[in-house]
Amino acid sequence: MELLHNKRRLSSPSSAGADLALASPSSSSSSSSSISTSLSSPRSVSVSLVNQQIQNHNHNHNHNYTHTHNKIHNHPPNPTTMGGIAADVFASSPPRPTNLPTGTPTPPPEPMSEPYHGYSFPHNRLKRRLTHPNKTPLVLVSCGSFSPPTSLHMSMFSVAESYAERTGFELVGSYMSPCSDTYGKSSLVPAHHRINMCRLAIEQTNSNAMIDDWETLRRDEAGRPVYTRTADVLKRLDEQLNDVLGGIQTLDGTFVRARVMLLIGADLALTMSDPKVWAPADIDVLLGYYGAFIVERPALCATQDAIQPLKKYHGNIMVVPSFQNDVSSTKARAQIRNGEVAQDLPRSVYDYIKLHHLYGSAPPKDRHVDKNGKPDLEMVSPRLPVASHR
Ligand SMILES: Nc1ncnc2c1ncn2[C@@H]1O[C@H](COP(=O)(O)OP(=O)(O)OP(=O)(O)O)[C@@H](O)[C@H]1O
Ligand SMILES: NC(=O)c1ccc[n+]([C@@H]2O[C@H](COP(=O)(O)O)[C@@H](O)[C@H]2O)c1
Repeated sequence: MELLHNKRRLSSPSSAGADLALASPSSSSSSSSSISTSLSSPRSVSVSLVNQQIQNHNHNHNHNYTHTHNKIHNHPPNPTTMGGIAADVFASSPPRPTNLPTGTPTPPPEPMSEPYHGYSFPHNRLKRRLTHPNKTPLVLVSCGSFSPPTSLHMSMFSVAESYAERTGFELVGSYMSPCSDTYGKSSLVPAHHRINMCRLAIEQTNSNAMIDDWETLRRDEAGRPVYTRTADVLKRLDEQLNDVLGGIQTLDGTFVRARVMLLIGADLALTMSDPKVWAPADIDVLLGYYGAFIVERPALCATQDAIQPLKKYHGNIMVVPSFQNDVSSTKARAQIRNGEVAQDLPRSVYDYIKLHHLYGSAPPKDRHVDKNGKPDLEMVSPRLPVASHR
């Protein structure tokens, strides 16, 4: 497995030099006047240069690696590759980091006792066909507590989308993946409430995001809910989108794999260099293999502090500027507890909270240790240092 995985990495195209890009969210999609920066060096690169590099790269590789729909369906996924991901999977994707990560990826999650009654992978708002030539289909995945979902959770998708329009990507799908109730964050209300609130937030903000409730439904053999690490969430989504559904059709009728990337705030990125919160092998999968759109969150952390420790993955990281805001679920919960109107929530979410009397009292402290009294990354929840970044 390790050898094969290395082979896949080695066969990935090497970096064409796209540095970590930083552009203004206020610019329209056609604007290329924004400044982008490389975190690995003080020099600046323009967005248009980065885009050009990405496009050239795509152009050079698209013909070699696309495949027909029939091919995808006539051949089962190659069982010798990680999670069904083929060796040339990212051949038409933006450049890979120059310094390839060395960690061993974790295997995909154990199959859950499927099928869950009523569960099916959501793809109703997935754009199955690209509308622009020479673009790489992009699917953004936001994993979070969403307890409750705020207006900023929703605008993360829109700022990332306008950012992506100025790159070699075309956004074809956005997912919210609420974490399981077993994530040891005491502020979590039961998953069905969080999912209902996400649904309302999507409706209210006319978002195209889809909710994948798979994380909240996963159970072990004894039927107990289990925590799913984010790397496993992305691997499964990748498999569903590209192996089960067959990828995304390009303008010339061929099918290519969608590039799956994580959508997170800078505060969460800041925790990624902490091995007590994230297994380094998972970070290799998340940032070395998939990549991330990291939305600035200046009220909680300096972007540089979050990104600098992750610089070996810089070719796979897009820093999306955001506006100054102090919006957080924590603040909304405190406002509700104090009987104030939580302005940063979509109105329908606020009404839902009131109707169901959620967040009325202060939650107990977050669980920091497992039942044996020791912190454990592999078990139900990797909460400990995540809570401490506030
Ligand atoms: N205002 C914001 N700006 C940028 N990213 C955000 C913002 N709010 C949430 N996020 C990001 O959304 C993802 C899910 O966040 P989460 O559901 O934990 O919300 P939160 O506001 O950080 O929650 P809490 O306050 O309960 O810790 C994380 O990657 C987080 O960084
Ligand atoms: N090791 C991991 O996979 C890991 C660690 C910390 C957070 N997360 C995920 O990040 C998301 C956001 O977490 P917070 O709500 O703590 O900001 C959640 O979906 C959580 O599952 C994953």
